[in-house]
Amino acid sequence: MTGEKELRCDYLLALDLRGLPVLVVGGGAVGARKTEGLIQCGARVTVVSPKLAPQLERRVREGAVRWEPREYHVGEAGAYRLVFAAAGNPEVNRRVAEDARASGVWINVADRPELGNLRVPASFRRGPLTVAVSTAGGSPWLAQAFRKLLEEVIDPAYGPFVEQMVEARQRLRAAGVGVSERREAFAEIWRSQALDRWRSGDAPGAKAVVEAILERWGAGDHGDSADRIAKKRSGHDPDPLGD
Ligand SMILES: C[C@@]1(CC(=O)O)c2cc3[nH]c(cc4nc(cc5[nH]c(cc(n2)[C@H]1CCC(=O)O)[C@@](C)(CC(=O)O)[C@@H]5CCC(=O)O)C(CC(=O)O)=C4CCC(=O)O)c(CCC(=O)O)c3CC(=O)O
Ligand SMILES: NC(=O)C1=CN([C@@H]2O[C@H](COP(=O)(O)OP(=O)(O)OC[C@H]3O[C@@H](n4cnc5c(N)ncnc54)[C@H](O)[C@@H]3O)[C@@H](O)[C@H]2O)C=CC1
Repeated sequence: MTGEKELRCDYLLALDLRGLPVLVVGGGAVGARKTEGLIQCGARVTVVSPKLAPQLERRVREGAVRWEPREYHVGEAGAYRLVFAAAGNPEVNRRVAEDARASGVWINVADRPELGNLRVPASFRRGPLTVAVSTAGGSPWLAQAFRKLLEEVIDPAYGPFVEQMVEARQRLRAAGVGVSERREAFAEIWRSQALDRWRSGDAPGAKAVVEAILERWGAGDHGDSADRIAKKRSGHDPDPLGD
């Protein structure tokens, strides 16, 4: 013991897990929660567990996850890229963690986080936006409380609004609008009535507000898709007399 306070510092990354082989050991409530988040992001999940929580049974029936109805085999964690140890038995979780670490595989340990090298933040989504909260293992309950608080502030109307922001960026770039002008355009959309229109259920109104801004920045729609604008700029206009 050094007497110094342990450094708690989570470096939050955004992982693209599509197609990645991931192992979840233990299919109880905790394993089910982790598995659900992984499936939603397109990971190829294998659950090794003698028993399954009901929500996981449903996912197995749907074919969303592979289930090996048995106990964990020593060494098998090394065959995956990412491993979650969520068995009810601490001895098993410790073994899984050792195997993963020996093979340089990223490992999350549900009951003894310090045996692993990654933690799962509390999170929620609004379209392509993910909001995540971590307390570096210090207070999972507080992470959950902050997630709930932020879910109220960043309400569901942000879903389509974020989609609009993404499309606006694509169109501005395709129209050749430079980065400093793009910043201004985004700030205009941010300050506009678009979000309030989504909140009041006025989708056509929200679209019209953003359309007017893009028009002024030279990225108006005119029935053109971003794809066609890009082709135009590269000299491959399929319809040169179109406008
Ligand atoms: C270190 C970490 C490792 C990891 O699992 O990645 C970990 C560890 C442990 N959690 C424990 C308990 C609880 N965990 C929750 C909830 C969540 N736990 C999550 C993450 C993490 N939990 C990682 C740190 C994240 C961070 O610090 O920010 C969330 C955010 C994400 C998720 O799991 O998907 C999800 C909320 C999701 C949401 O709702 O948004 C609740 C709340 C409840 O159940 O009501 C409780 C009870 C209250 C309490 O204890 O706080 C115990 C003791 C177990 C025991 O004693 O049996 C340990 C072990 C230990 O700390 O030693
Ligand atoms: N990280 C977190 O957010 C939290 C962690 N925990 C901890 O997570 C662990 C799991 O919690 P729960 O899902 O609620 O427990 P649970 O008892 O509901 O589920 C445990 C699962 O592990 C399986 N299992 C047991 N031995 C196994 C083996 N040898 N190989 C493979 N699977 C095996 C069981 O069949 C069962 O499906 C506990 O150690 C608990 O202390 C608890 C709450 C929150």
